[in-house]
Amino acid sequence: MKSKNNLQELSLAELIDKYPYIESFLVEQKFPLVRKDLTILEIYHQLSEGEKEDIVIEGEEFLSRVSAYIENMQDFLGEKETGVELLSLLAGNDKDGNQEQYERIDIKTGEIVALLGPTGSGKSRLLADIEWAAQGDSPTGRTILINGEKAAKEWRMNGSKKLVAQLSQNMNFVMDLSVEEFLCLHAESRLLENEHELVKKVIQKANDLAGETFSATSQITSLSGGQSRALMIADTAILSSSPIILIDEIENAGIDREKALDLLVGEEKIVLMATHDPTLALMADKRIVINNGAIVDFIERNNREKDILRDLKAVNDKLAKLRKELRYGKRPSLFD
Ligand SMILES: Nc1ncnc2c1ncn2[C@@H]1O[C@H](COP(=O)(O)OP(=O)(O)OP(=O)(O)O)[C@@H](O)[C@H]1O
Repeated sequence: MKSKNNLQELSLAELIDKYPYIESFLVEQKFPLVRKDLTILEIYHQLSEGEKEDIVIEGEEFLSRVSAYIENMQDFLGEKETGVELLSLLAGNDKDGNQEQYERIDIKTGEIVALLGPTGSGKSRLLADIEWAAQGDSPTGRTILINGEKAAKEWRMNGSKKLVAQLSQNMNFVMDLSVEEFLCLHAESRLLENEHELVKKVIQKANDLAGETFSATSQITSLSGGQSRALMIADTAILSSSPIILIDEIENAGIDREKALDLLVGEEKIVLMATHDPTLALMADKRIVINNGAIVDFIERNNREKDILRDLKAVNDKLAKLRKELRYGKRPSLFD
């Protein structure tokens, strides 16, 4: 619960600034909002007996109600300190039922981890284990720990407080909405304050990632695969409150993958991505290698690999330039 002392010290103006939704709550409680420079208790003590009766709930008790209301709203909005600092995987079994050869893998906030392995080896399955916060109850038998403990029920059950945001390979919109309407719906559901600014930012960032630009009024059903994906990446990075981001293949989308990853890890989050792409794999701090359904290695990126990444980026830049030239009907200047 919000500490009562803390609420006691804040003036009404400060309180509303910090928790904007409290204003309508106070109005509903018939609490007069005239002196915003005073604290709730100070205002309460200045009320006439009649006004106090209107409010029904008494001073101290009223503060507890305010505190509980803020608590519930933060929970609902997913604003509360998510407090996820550590994601741990405990061994399960491979596709043949053999025990995986590690005890526990720890991933800290701010880390990017790439999942690598041949097609069908179990990368998406591992992402699904994390999304479901598996407790030995998935085909792999793995257990997921959050901050060293089994995931609390609320992570598994509560739709508004999502542990993970997932970006998957196939994304098809079915709603008949414009880009702006769609994003506003998302922002509104999170009761974000500066909704219009954020929506504008999502559209701008998504256009940064996609090749052909689209506008706020474009219908989401008319976006191309790459544009849809760019929109969902920007939406996840800017509007989502989930502490863990799971990405299943950015590479097939025809979008700027490096920018996408930079955008996603801008916030203090844990990012796990399944990939077959060497550049993305080397952009990760750590790599989980999967084979026959089992995690067979957990590797930290070394300095030599950072150098290789730099070379790869130079090659990718050349390829991007070549792609652009060909896309716009120009003769390649690559080797001029
Ligand atoms: N440890 C396991 N035990 C049993 N089944 C598993 C295990 N790991 C993965 N599988 C199953 O194997 C199949 C292929 O796995 P998955 O789709 O995760 O592969 P992938 O590595 O993501 O492939 P791709 O690279 O093609 O996307 C799925 O049906 C998955 O449920």
